[in-house]
Amino acid sequence: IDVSHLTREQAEKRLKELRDIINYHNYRYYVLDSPEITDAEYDRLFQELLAIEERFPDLITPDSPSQKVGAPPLDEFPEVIHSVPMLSLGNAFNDEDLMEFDRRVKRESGLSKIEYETELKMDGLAISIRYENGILVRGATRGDGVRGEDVTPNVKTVRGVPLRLLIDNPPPVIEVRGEVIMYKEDFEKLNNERIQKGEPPFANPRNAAAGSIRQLDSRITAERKLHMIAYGVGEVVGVEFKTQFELLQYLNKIGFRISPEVKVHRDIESVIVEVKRLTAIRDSFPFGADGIVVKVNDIELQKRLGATSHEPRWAIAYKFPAEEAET
Ligand SMILES: NC(=O)c1cc2c(N)ncc(C(N)=O)c2s1
Repeated sequence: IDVSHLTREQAEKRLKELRDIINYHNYRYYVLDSPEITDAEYDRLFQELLAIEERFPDLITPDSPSQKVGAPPLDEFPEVIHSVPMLSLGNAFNDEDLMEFDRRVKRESGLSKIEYETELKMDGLAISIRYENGILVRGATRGDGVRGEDVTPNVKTVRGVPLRLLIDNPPPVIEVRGEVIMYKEDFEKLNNERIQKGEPPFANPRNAAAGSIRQLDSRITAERKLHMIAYGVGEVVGVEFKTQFELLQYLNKIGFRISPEVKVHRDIESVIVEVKRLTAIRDSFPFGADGIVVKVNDIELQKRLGATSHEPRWAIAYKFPAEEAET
Protein backbone atom coordinates (compact mmCIF):
# COMPACT_ATOMS: atom_id res chain seq x y z
CA ILE A 1 0.00 0.00 0.00
CA ASP A 2 1.54 3.29 -1.07
CA VAL A 3 1.77 5.75 1.84
CA SER A 4 4.70 7.80 0.50
CA HIS A 5 2.48 10.85 -0.17
CA LEU A 6 1.52 11.33 3.49
CA THR A 7 2.95 14.23 5.47
CA ARG A 8 3.85 13.48 9.09
CA GLU A 9 0.73 15.30 10.26
CA GLN A 10 -1.51 13.33 7.87
CA ALA A 11 0.23 10.11 8.96
CA GLU A 12 -0.47 10.86 12.63
CA LYS A 13 -4.14 11.53 11.90
CA ARG A 14 -4.53 8.45 9.69
CA LEU A 15 -2.80 6.20 12.27
CA LYS A 16 -5.26 7.31 14.97
CA GLU A 17 -8.17 6.49 12.63
CA LEU A 18 -6.69 3.09 11.73
CA ARG A 19 -6.03 2.19 15.39
CA ASP A 20 -9.62 2.94 16.35
CA ILE A 21 -11.06 1.10 13.33
CA ILE A 22 -8.85 -2.01 13.70
CA ASN A 23 -9.28 -2.23 17.48
CA TYR A 24 -13.05 -1.96 16.96
CA HIS A 25 -13.04 -4.79 14.40
CA ASN A 26 -10.88 -6.92 16.73
CA TYR A 27 -13.59 -6.43 19.37
CA ARG A 28 -16.32 -7.39 16.89
CA TYR A 29 -14.44 -10.49 15.74
CA TYR A 30 -12.86 -11.87 18.94
CA VAL A 31 -15.20 -10.61 21.65
CA LEU A 32 -18.64 -10.32 20.06
CA ASP A 33 -17.94 -13.13 17.57
CA SER A 34 -19.78 -11.07 14.93
CA PRO A 35 -17.33 -9.46 12.41
CA GLU A 36 -18.62 -6.61 10.23
CA ILE A 37 -15.86 -6.74 7.58
CA THR A 38 -14.12 -9.53 5.65
CA ASP A 39 -10.69 -10.83 6.61
CA ALA A 40 -9.34 -9.29 3.38
CA GLU A 41 -10.67 -5.82 4.29
CA TYR A 42 -9.22 -6.25 7.81
CA ASP A 43 -5.81 -7.24 6.39
CA ARG A 44 -5.77 -4.22 4.05
CA LEU A 45 -6.36 -1.87 7.00
CA PHE A 46 -3.67 -3.65 9.03
CA GLN A 47 -1.14 -3.48 6.15
CA GLU A 48 -1.84 0.25 5.74
CA LEU A 49 -1.17 0.79 9.45
CA LEU A 50 2.09 -1.23 9.29
CA ALA A 51 3.24 0.72 6.19
CA ILE A 52 2.68 4.10 7.86
CA GLU A 53 4.34 2.94 11.11
CA GLU A 54 7.31 1.71 9.09
CA ARG A 55 7.70 5.21 7.59
CA PHE A 56 7.12 6.95 10.95
CA PRO A 57 8.25 4.51 13.72
CA ASP A 58 8.13 7.24 16.38
CA LEU A 59 4.37 7.50 15.77
CA ILE A 60 3.84 3.92 17.07
CA THR A 61 1.70 3.95 20.24
CA PRO A 62 1.35 1.17 22.92
CA ASP A 63 -2.27 0.53 21.87
CA SER A 64 -1.46 0.10 18.18
CA PRO A 65 -2.72 -3.24 16.80
CA SER A 66 0.84 -3.74 15.47
CA GLN A 67 1.86 -4.32 19.13
CA LYS A 68 -0.18 -7.52 19.20
CA VAL A 69 2.25 -9.53 17.07
CA GLY A 70 4.94 -10.11 19.71
CA ALA A 71 8.36 -8.68 20.53
CA PRO A 72 11.95 -10.00 20.59
CA PRO A 73 12.50 -12.78 23.16
CA LEU A 74 13.28 -12.12 26.84
CA ASP A 75 15.97 -13.92 28.87
CA GLU A 76 13.58 -14.39 31.79
CA PHE A 77 10.23 -13.17 33.14
CA PRO A 78 10.40 -10.37 35.74
CA GLU A 79 8.47 -11.01 38.95
CA VAL A 80 5.10 -9.39 39.69
CA ILE A 81 3.52 -9.02 43.14
CA HIS A 82 -0.30 -9.13 43.01
CA SER A 83 -1.56 -6.37 45.34
CA VAL A 84 -4.88 -8.28 45.38
CA PRO A 85 -3.98 -11.98 45.66
CA MET A 86 -5.27 -14.32 42.93
CA LEU A 87 -7.05 -16.94 45.03
CA SER A 88 -7.92 -20.48 44.09
CA LEU A 89 -11.42 -21.91 44.49
CA GLY A 90 -12.87 -24.51 46.81
CA ASN A 91 -14.47 -27.48 45.04
CA ALA A 92 -17.97 -28.97 45.07
CA PHE A 93 -18.58 -32.38 43.51
CA ASN A 94 -22.31 -32.93 43.97
CA ASP A 95 -25.63 -31.32 44.98
CA GLU A 96 -24.98 -31.89 48.68
CA ASP A 97 -21.69 -29.95 48.49
CA LEU A 98 -23.59 -27.06 46.86
CA MET A 99 -26.30 -27.20 49.54
CA GLU A 100 -23.60 -27.17 52.23
CA PHE A 101 -21.96 -24.13 50.53
CA ASP A 102 -25.33 -22.35 50.61
CA ARG A 103 -25.88 -23.24 54.29
CA ARG A 104 -22.40 -21.93 55.15
CA VAL A 105 -22.94 -18.64 53.29
CA LYS A 106 -26.28 -18.16 55.07
CA ARG A 107 -24.74 -18.98 58.44
CA GLU A 108 -21.77 -16.64 57.97
CA SER A 109 -23.85 -13.79 56.53
CA GLY A 110 -26.86 -14.17 58.83
CA LEU A 111 -29.10 -13.92 55.74
CA SER A 112 -31.87 -16.37 54.87
CA LYS A 113 -31.91 -15.66 51.11
CA ILE A 114 -28.79 -15.57 48.92
CA GLU A 115 -28.72 -14.65 45.22
CA TYR A 116 -26.07 -16.52 43.21
CA GLU A 117 -24.44 -16.07 39.79
CA THR A 118 -23.03 -18.95 37.71
CA GLU A 119 -20.33 -18.92 35.02
CA LEU A 120 -18.37 -21.58 33.19
CA LYS A 121 -15.04 -22.55 34.74
CA MET A 122 -12.63 -22.43 31.82
CA ASP A 123 -9.72 -24.86 31.92
CA GLY A 124 -6.82 -22.60 31.02
CA LEU A 125 -4.25 -20.38 32.71
CA ALA A 126 -5.27 -17.57 35.06
CA ILE A 127 -3.98 -14.13 34.02
CA SER A 128 -4.20 -10.66 35.53
CA ILE A 129 -3.96 -7.67 33.14
CA ARG A 130 -3.37 -4.18 34.52
CA TYR A 131 -4.74 -1.13 32.68
CA GLU A 132 -3.79 2.42 33.70
CA ASN A 133 -5.99 5.13 32.20
CA GLY A 134 -7.23 2.55 29.75
CA ILE A 135 -3.83 1.43 28.42
CA LEU A 136 -2.55 -2.12 28.95
CA VAL A 137 0.60 -1.74 31.08
CA ARG A 138 1.18 -5.25 32.45
CA GLY A 139 0.10 -8.86 32.11
CA ALA A 140 0.98 -11.43 34.77
CA THR A 141 0.46 -15.09 35.52
CA ARG A 142 -1.15 -16.17 38.79
CA GLY A 143 2.03 -17.84 40.08
CA ASP A 144 1.47 -18.77 43.75
CA GLY A 145 -1.36 -16.24 44.02
CA VAL A 146 0.87 -13.44 45.31
CA ARG A 147 4.03 -13.75 43.17
CA GLY A 148 3.50 -14.18 39.43
CA GLU A 149 5.52 -13.74 36.24
CA ASP A 150 5.43 -10.63 34.09
CA VAL A 151 4.36 -11.96 30.67
CA THR A 152 3.21 -8.61 29.23
CA PRO A 153 4.52 -9.03 25.65
CA ASN A 154 2.81 -12.45 25.47
CA VAL A 155 -0.50 -11.27 26.91
CA LYS A 156 -0.65 -8.49 24.28
CA THR A 157 -0.82 -11.16 21.55
CA VAL A 158 -3.81 -13.01 23.07
CA ARG A 159 -7.06 -12.70 21.10
CA GLY A 160 -9.74 -10.72 22.93
CA VAL A 161 -7.20 -8.75 24.97
CA PRO A 162 -7.60 -5.01 24.13
CA LEU A 163 -4.44 -2.88 24.23
CA ARG A 164 -6.71 0.06 25.06
CA LEU A 165 -10.06 -0.24 26.88
CA LEU A 166 -13.01 0.56 24.62
CA ILE A 167 -14.48 3.37 26.72
CA ASP A 168 -13.87 7.12 26.54
CA ASN A 169 -13.23 7.83 30.24
CA PRO A 170 -11.44 4.71 31.54
CA PRO A 171 -10.86 4.16 35.28
CA PRO A 172 -7.38 5.23 36.53
CA VAL A 173 -6.58 1.59 37.41
CA ILE A 174 -8.32 -1.69 36.65
CA GLU A 175 -6.78 -5.17 36.79
CA VAL A 176 -8.85 -7.56 34.70
CA ARG A 177 -8.62 -11.26 35.58
CA GLY A 178 -9.52 -14.14 33.42
CA GLU A 179 -8.49 -17.40 31.88
CA VAL A 180 -6.25 -17.71 28.84
CA ILE A 181 -7.44 -20.73 26.85
CA MET A 182 -6.79 -22.54 23.60
CA TYR A 183 -9.78 -23.82 21.58
CA LYS A 184 -9.91 -27.61 21.29
CA GLU A 185 -9.75 -27.30 17.48
CA ASP A 186 -6.59 -25.13 17.58
CA PHE A 187 -5.09 -27.53 20.12
CA GLU A 188 -5.55 -30.49 17.76
CA LYS A 189 -4.00 -28.53 14.83
CA LEU A 190 -1.04 -27.39 16.97
CA ASN A 191 -0.33 -30.92 18.15
CA ASN A 192 -0.51 -32.30 14.61
CA GLU A 193 2.03 -29.66 13.53
CA ARG A 194 4.29 -30.50 16.46
CA ILE A 195 4.16 -34.21 15.73
CA GLN A 196 4.97 -33.48 12.06
CA LYS A 197 8.01 -31.52 13.23
CA GLY A 198 9.05 -34.26 15.65
CA GLU A 199 8.23 -32.08 18.66
CA PRO A 200 6.46 -33.48 21.75
CA PRO A 201 2.68 -32.87 21.62
CA PHE A 202 0.97 -31.03 24.51
CA ALA A 203 -1.03 -33.27 26.86
CA ASN A 204 -4.16 -31.08 26.79
CA PRO A 205 -5.34 -27.55 25.81
CA ARG A 206 -4.61 -26.24 29.30
CA ASN A 207 -0.96 -27.25 29.10
CA ALA A 208 -0.77 -25.88 25.56
CA ALA A 209 -2.15 -22.50 26.73
CA ALA A 210 0.18 -22.42 29.75
CA GLY A 211 3.22 -23.37 27.63
CA SER A 212 2.31 -20.76 25.00
CA ILE A 213 1.81 -17.91 27.46
CA ARG A 214 5.10 -18.69 29.22
CA GLN A 215 7.13 -18.52 26.01
CA LEU A 216 10.12 -16.18 26.29
CA ASP A 217 9.66 -15.39 22.57
CA SER A 218 6.24 -13.70 22.39
CA ARG A 219 6.24 -13.98 18.58
CA ILE A 220 5.75 -17.72 19.15
CA THR A 221 2.90 -16.93 21.55
CA ALA A 222 1.31 -14.79 18.81
CA GLU A 223 1.16 -17.83 16.51
CA ARG A 224 -0.61 -20.02 19.07
CA LYS A 225 -4.20 -18.64 18.74
CA LEU A 226 -4.87 -18.05 22.45
CA HIS A 227 -8.09 -16.43 23.69
CA MET A 228 -8.90 -14.71 26.99
CA ILE A 229 -12.21 -14.96 28.81
CA ALA A 230 -12.52 -12.45 31.67
CA TYR A 231 -14.25 -13.29 34.93
CA GLY A 232 -13.22 -10.78 37.56
CA VAL A 233 -11.02 -7.94 38.70
CA GLY A 234 -8.08 -7.36 41.04
CA GLU A 235 -7.10 -3.82 42.01
CA VAL A 236 -9.70 -1.27 40.80
CA VAL A 237 -9.62 2.50 41.25
CA GLY A 238 -12.45 4.75 40.11
CA VAL A 239 -15.27 2.34 39.31
CA GLU A 240 -17.57 0.24 41.53
CA PHE A 241 -19.94 -2.66 40.93
CA LYS A 242 -23.03 -3.77 42.84
CA THR A 243 -23.15 -7.37 41.58
CA GLN A 244 -20.98 -9.97 39.87
CA PHE A 245 -23.41 -9.97 36.94
CA GLU A 246 -23.00 -6.19 36.51
CA LEU A 247 -19.20 -6.59 36.71
CA LEU A 248 -19.24 -9.07 33.83
CA GLN A 249 -21.41 -6.76 31.69
CA TYR A 250 -18.91 -3.96 32.35
CA LEU A 251 -15.93 -6.17 31.38
CA ASN A 252 -17.72 -7.09 28.15
CA LYS A 253 -18.44 -3.41 27.41
CA ILE A 254 -14.81 -2.33 27.89
CA GLY A 255 -13.60 -5.00 25.46
CA PHE A 256 -13.40 -8.50 26.96
CA ARG A 257 -14.90 -11.88 26.21
CA ILE A 258 -16.88 -13.21 29.19
CA SER A 259 -18.16 -16.69 29.93
CA PRO A 260 -21.09 -17.89 27.84
CA GLU A 261 -24.09 -19.16 29.90
CA VAL A 262 -23.92 -16.54 32.68
CA LYS A 263 -27.04 -16.66 34.89
CA VAL A 264 -28.35 -15.14 38.12
CA HIS A 265 -30.21 -17.40 40.56
CA ARG A 266 -32.56 -16.50 43.40
CA ASP A 267 -31.51 -19.60 45.38
CA ILE A 268 -29.20 -22.62 45.40
CA GLU A 269 -31.96 -24.89 44.05
CA SER A 270 -31.91 -22.88 40.82
CA VAL A 271 -28.09 -23.22 40.73
CA ILE A 272 -28.43 -27.00 41.03
CA VAL A 273 -30.84 -27.10 38.06
CA GLU A 274 -28.38 -25.00 36.02
CA VAL A 275 -25.45 -27.26 37.02
CA LYS A 276 -27.33 -30.28 35.66
CA ARG A 277 -28.15 -28.43 32.42
CA LEU A 278 -24.55 -27.29 31.82
CA THR A 279 -23.07 -30.67 32.75
CA ALA A 280 -25.21 -32.21 29.99
CA ILE A 281 -23.79 -29.81 27.36
CA ARG A 282 -20.21 -29.60 28.67
CA ASP A 283 -18.70 -30.97 25.44
CA SER A 284 -20.50 -28.40 23.29
CA PHE A 285 -18.12 -25.56 24.16
CA PRO A 286 -15.21 -24.81 21.77
CA PHE A 287 -12.80 -24.68 24.74
CA GLY A 288 -12.14 -26.90 27.75
CA ALA A 289 -14.46 -26.23 30.70
CA ASP A 290 -13.85 -28.24 33.86
CA GLY A 291 -16.82 -27.01 35.83
CA ILE A 292 -19.07 -24.18 36.89
CA VAL A 293 -18.18 -21.32 39.23
CA VAL A 294 -20.96 -20.42 41.65
CA LYS A 295 -20.61 -16.94 43.14
CA VAL A 296 -22.56 -14.84 45.62
CA ASN A 297 -23.91 -12.17 43.26
CA ASP A 298 -23.89 -9.18 45.65
CA ILE A 299 -20.41 -7.60 45.76
CA GLU A 300 -20.96 -6.01 49.17
CA LEU A 301 -21.80 -9.44 50.58
CA GLN A 302 -18.73 -10.94 48.85
CA LYS A 303 -16.58 -8.42 50.71
CA ARG A 304 -18.32 -9.17 54.00
CA LEU A 305 -17.76 -12.92 53.56
CA GLY A 306 -14.12 -12.33 52.56
CA ALA A 307 -11.59 -15.10 51.97
CA THR A 308 -9.41 -17.62 53.77
CA SER A 309 -5.66 -17.39 53.05
CA HIS A 310 -6.20 -19.14 49.72
CA GLU A 311 -9.92 -19.28 48.83
CA PRO A 312 -12.89 -16.88 48.70
CA ARG A 313 -15.80 -17.74 51.05
CA TRP A 314 -18.26 -16.31 48.49
CA ALA A 315 -17.53 -18.63 45.58
CA ILE A 316 -17.10 -22.34 44.90
CA ALA A 317 -16.23 -24.38 41.82
CA TYR A 318 -18.56 -27.24 40.93
CA LYS A 319 -16.28 -29.71 39.11
CA PHE A 320 -17.70 -31.73 36.24
CA PRO A 321 -17.43 -35.49 36.88
CA ALA A 322 -14.28 -36.99 35.30
CA GLU A 323 -15.17 -37.98 31.73
CA GLU A 324 -15.37 -41.71 31.09
CA ALA A 325 -12.25 -42.71 29.16
CA GLU A 326 -13.14 -42.95 25.45
CA THR A 327 -13.66 -46.67 24.88
N1 LIG B 1 -9.57 -19.02 41.01
C1 LIG B 1 -10.65 -18.30 40.69
O1 LIG B 1 -11.11 -17.44 41.40
C2 LIG B 1 -11.33 -18.61 39.40
C3 LIG B 1 -10.90 -19.45 38.43
C4 LIG B 1 -11.78 -19.49 37.32
C5 LIG B 1 -11.67 -20.23 36.14
N2 LIG B 1 -10.62 -21.05 35.93
N3 LIG B 1 -12.59 -20.13 35.15
C6 LIG B 1 -13.66 -19.33 35.31
C7 LIG B 1 -13.83 -18.61 36.48
C8 LIG B 1 -15.05 -17.77 36.59
N4 LIG B 1 -15.96 -17.84 35.60
O2 LIG B 1 -15.17 -17.07 37.57
C9 LIG B 1 -12.88 -18.68 37.47
S1 LIG B 1 -12.81 -17.87 38.98
